Amino acid sequence: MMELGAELDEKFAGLVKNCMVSGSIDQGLYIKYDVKRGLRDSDGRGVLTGLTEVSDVVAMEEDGAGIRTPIDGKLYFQGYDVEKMINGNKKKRFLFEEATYLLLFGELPGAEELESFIKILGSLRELSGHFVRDVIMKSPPENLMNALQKCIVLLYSYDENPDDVSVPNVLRQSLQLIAKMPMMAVYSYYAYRHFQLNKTLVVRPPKKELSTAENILYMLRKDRQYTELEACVLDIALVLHAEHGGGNNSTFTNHVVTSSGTDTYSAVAASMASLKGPKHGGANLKVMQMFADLKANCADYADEGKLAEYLQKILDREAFDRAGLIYGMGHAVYTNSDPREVMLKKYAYRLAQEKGMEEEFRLYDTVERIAAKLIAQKRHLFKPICANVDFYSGLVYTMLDIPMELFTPIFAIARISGWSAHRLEELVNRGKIIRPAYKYVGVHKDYHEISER
Ligand SMILES: CC(=O)SCCNC(=O)CCNC(=O)[C@H](O)C(C)(C)COP(=O)(O)OP(=O)(O)OC[C@H]1O[C@@H](n2cnc3c(N)ncnc32)[C@H](O)[C@@H]1OP(=O)(O)O
Ligand SMILES: O=C([O-])CC(=O)C(=O)O
Repeated sequence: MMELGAELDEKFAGLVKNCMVSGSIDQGLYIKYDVKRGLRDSDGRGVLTGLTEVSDVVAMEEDGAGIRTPIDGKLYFQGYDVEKMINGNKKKRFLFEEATYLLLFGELPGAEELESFIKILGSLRELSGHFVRDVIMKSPPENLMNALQKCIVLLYSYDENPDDVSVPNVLRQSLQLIAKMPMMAVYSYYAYRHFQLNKTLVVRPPKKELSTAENILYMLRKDRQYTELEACVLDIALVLHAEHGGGNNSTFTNHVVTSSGTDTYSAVAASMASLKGPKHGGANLKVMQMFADLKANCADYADEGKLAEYLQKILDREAFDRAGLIYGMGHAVYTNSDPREVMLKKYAYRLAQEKGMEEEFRLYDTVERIAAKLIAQKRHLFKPICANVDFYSGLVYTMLDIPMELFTPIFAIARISGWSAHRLEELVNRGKIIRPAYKYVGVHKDYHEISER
């Protein structure tokens, strides 16, 4: 269906060449016109494009003289240190709903506020039979980010007031999305397995009284069973993925798209498109694929020398997907460490001990150590390089028996809370349409009639 016609096939190589030549910009011009590539300053710092109170991502310390020193990363949601929220949860409550409340409404909820918020989310955890049949079950793609994006875009048709961008309406839509995304993701996974792989179709309604993390495991597992530790680790992973400042690619996308005045479903679908990318949320899937490739192609991965050779080949674009990237490593902001990775790594270790996967954990740990050194040697780095949140998340999900198709969708199930908070912040502040400038560096040409070309 997607093949080109025979005539275009013949011409295609030439068209690709024209495309490459026409699209290529002299790299020196970026320096000449002081264009911040990737909206990044020449010292690697992000260009300031907005103000937010939703969260703070801290990676450097600045002294009185403006000298910046790399520090261990810190992440704050509405001013609260996320690590302290997680470690301070002595009663072992599920925290994702609480973190979502905090992100949306700016303060930690009291017991009654939290209870009523959880009830609201529970009551919204439903999808009509028509939606499941007509949207989720139709042409389920292998990449579930596209499946989930399709569901989000089509929820527009099931909303009686889809285009109203007033704060009450957008908050209603956001809560609906937060509540429904786990169902849409798990059902899409089963639809894909059933229609593409001929496996059993399971469509299990969630339980209103369960947390988001518990419901994901409950809907996903054939026997509906999970341990307290499994649900607790998934809940913590959701909290750690829920929000990451206004500048990360998918949230910034949301700000850009929201600023045009478009509807919630379109704005979230745009963020989904961004998050799917392998340099962003899609990296968690790439990490798993990279380790599978490593095991298949590295002669003896218990030997650190051989491991380093393989990783060097990745950096030289000679191995894996030839992109030159060791996935799960590096971060646009963090320097010494990504606090989410530090926490996930601890849980990965705990689960590995429980599930007899210590050897696998050790392999990850060794790759993390060697990769940081090799990347620093290979690239011109402005700052220390560390593993990011995507490095251990896939390993954690694997140990929770979550299939890899759902890795990035789980990121989205969490990040919808942050996207919603930022969309609301953009709307509350009646932001101006985001419209940066691009300098034209071509030449102006005379037009010629077709017979004269
Ligand atoms: C939830 C998240 O989005 S976390 C990030 C998930 N993404 C990944 O794990 C993919 C691998 N990592 C990367 O591609 C990068 O580290 C990014 C996209 C996260 C950040 O990229 P940048 O902001 O360009 O990072 P930074 O400025 O520190 O990079 C400096 C150089 O090191 C390179 N580099 C950074 N990380 C890596 C890596 N993991 N492997 C190879 N090279 C890397 C960059 O490509 C850049 O090279 P360039 O100057 O030739 O363009
Ligand atoms: O902040 C970033 O650039 C990417 C990231 O870690 C996230 O979105 O969680």
